[in-house]
Amino acid sequence: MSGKYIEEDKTITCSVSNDCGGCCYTKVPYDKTLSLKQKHVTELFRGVAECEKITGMYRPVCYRNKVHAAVGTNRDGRIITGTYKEGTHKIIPVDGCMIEDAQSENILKELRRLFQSFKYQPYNEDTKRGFIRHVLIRRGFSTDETMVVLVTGQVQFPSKNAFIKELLKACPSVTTIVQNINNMSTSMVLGKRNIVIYGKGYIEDVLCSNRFRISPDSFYQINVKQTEKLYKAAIKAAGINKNDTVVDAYCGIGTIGITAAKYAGNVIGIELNPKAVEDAQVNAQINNIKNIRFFEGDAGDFLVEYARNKKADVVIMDPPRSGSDEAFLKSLIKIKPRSIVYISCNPDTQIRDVKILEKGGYKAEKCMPFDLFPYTEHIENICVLKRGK
Ligand SMILES: C[S@@+](CC[C@H](N)C(=O)[O-])C[C@H]1O[C@@H](n2cnc3c(N)ncnc32)[C@H](O)[C@@H]1O
Repeated sequence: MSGKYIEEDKTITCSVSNDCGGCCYTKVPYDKTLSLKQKHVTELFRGVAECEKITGMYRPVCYRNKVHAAVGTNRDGRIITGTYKEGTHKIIPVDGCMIEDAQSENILKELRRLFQSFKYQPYNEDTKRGFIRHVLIRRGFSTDETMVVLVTGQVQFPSKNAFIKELLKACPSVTTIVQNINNMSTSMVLGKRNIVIYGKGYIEDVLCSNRFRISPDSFYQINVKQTEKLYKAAIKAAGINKNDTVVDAYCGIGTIGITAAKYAGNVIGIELNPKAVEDAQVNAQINNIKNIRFFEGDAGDFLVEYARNKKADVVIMDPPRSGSDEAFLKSLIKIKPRSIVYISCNPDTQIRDVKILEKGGYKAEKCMPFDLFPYTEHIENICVLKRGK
């Protein structure tokens, strides 16, 4: 194990943290990390909105339900898995991580052993030779389902059936295995093609009492315990009424919209990733939610069209780290929803967008930071905006 958790002050130590770049707050007591995050959001939003106390975790370790590892070899030719040293393609071996799920760590250990014994060579991007490139493990903590995605540089999978048999024998908790083909020169982990080689090709998890299907390429929040608190706070702050039309923009697999649907008249979800939209549609069915519709496309393009002749009472938006864009924000101002709940994993782009909404007649009432990513520099933040009278 590369790290240690000290119960007294909830500090973690990690021997690879300098090279891995994942956790910037090792050797810092957890409460102190929360104060630093709180300070960052408070200062960013100074003069714009009051910042509530950050919501931290009780036991802030092993929270990641998704583990990604690049595959390589060390000097002795032994298989290693780990993260890329920042800005390079040099793999820093990681044999255990304090913020990742322990069962996933064990599966990675078994995979290293099996890659070695099946003589699978790591894929080399330059020579286009070798086989195995990355491993992605996703777990449904509530359902105990586990998906292993093996990213390979070629379709041909030597000794596939024997490998699957050995993996399932060593790790009976694995419920599905997907081969993803990625032979492109890219920093993206996943390629475009998935081949389901065992099980159903997706996992399910329960979040806010609803069941969600999660495919290999779909976004799903990595810290479920904290996400439940985040969604609850966001939906409460939205102040949704029974006749309201709610837009869930950048909706992923529909988690927020489906959770909010029971309070609303109808919900519209919009998402760019077609696989996530497919999941969202299935998720509405699984949970017997009838008052929600999902659309595939760019949220900005969608809202430009929507603003021509349709209204929304509440808009919940949760864009990627880069934030939203002008087309979306301008149309949002035109639609005039009563409240906008802006969820973001990057408060620096969020404040930029919030200032544009303020110019368009909204007032940012408050911020609510949540620690979804303990010990890392990242912060999730809700900003609640109401339309001026
Ligand atoms: C931070 S995730 C939030 C997903 C979801 N709200 C949740 O909590 O699980 C952002 C989502 O926006 C999607 N996305 C990225 N760019 C987009 C765009 N231009 N238009 C619509 N959706 C986009 C991503 O595919 C991803 O599913």
